[in-house]
Amino acid sequence: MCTQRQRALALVIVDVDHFKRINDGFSHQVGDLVLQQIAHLMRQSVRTQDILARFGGEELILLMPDASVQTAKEIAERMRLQIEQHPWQQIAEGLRVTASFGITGLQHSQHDMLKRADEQLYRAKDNGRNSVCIEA
Ligand SMILES: Nc1nc2c(ncn2[C@@H]2O[C@H](COP(=O)(O)OP(=O)(O)OP(=O)(O)O)[C@@H](O)[C@H]2O)c(=O)[nH]1
Repeated sequence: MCTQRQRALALVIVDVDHFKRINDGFSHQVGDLVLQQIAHLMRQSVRTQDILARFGGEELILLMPDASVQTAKEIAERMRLQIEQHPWQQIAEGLRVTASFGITGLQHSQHDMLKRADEQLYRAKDNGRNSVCIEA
C-alpha cells in the first residue's frame, strides 16, 4: 500500500471593499492605482514560495504552500492592516481603502477550495468588511 504525506496549503482570496465606490467617487484610473498598490503591498509580505495572482476584476488570490490556515490568517491580518493604514490620500485626497479576506486550506478538504475560500470572503463582507475570515 502506498501512503503519501499530505502537505499543507492555504488559499487566500482578497477583495477590495466597495471598489465600485472608489471607481465612481474618484476615477477608474484611481481604482487601477489602488489595485496596483495593493498587489505591491501584498508582495512585500508573501514568502518566496507563495503565488500571488490577480483573480478577476478587483480580486487577488494567494496560494501559500506549506502554510496552515492559522499561519495564513496571521499573514492576511498583517496585510489587511497594511492596506488600511497605507497613506492612500497621496493618490487622491479623501481616498480610504480596505480589503476583505477569505481563507481555507487543504487541512479541511482538498475539494472546492476556491468555492470555500469565497464563502469565507463573503462572511468577511457580511461581518462589515475590512476583516479576515477562515474556515473553522
Ligand atoms: N478600476 C478598475 N475597476 C475594476 C477593474 N476590474 C473590475 N473593476 C470594477 O470593480 C467593481 C466591483 O464591484 P462589486 O463587485 O460590485 O463590489 P464592490 O463595489 O467592490 O463592493 P464589495 O465587494 O461588496 O465590498 C466594478 O465596478 C468593476 O467595474 C479594474 O481592473 N480596474
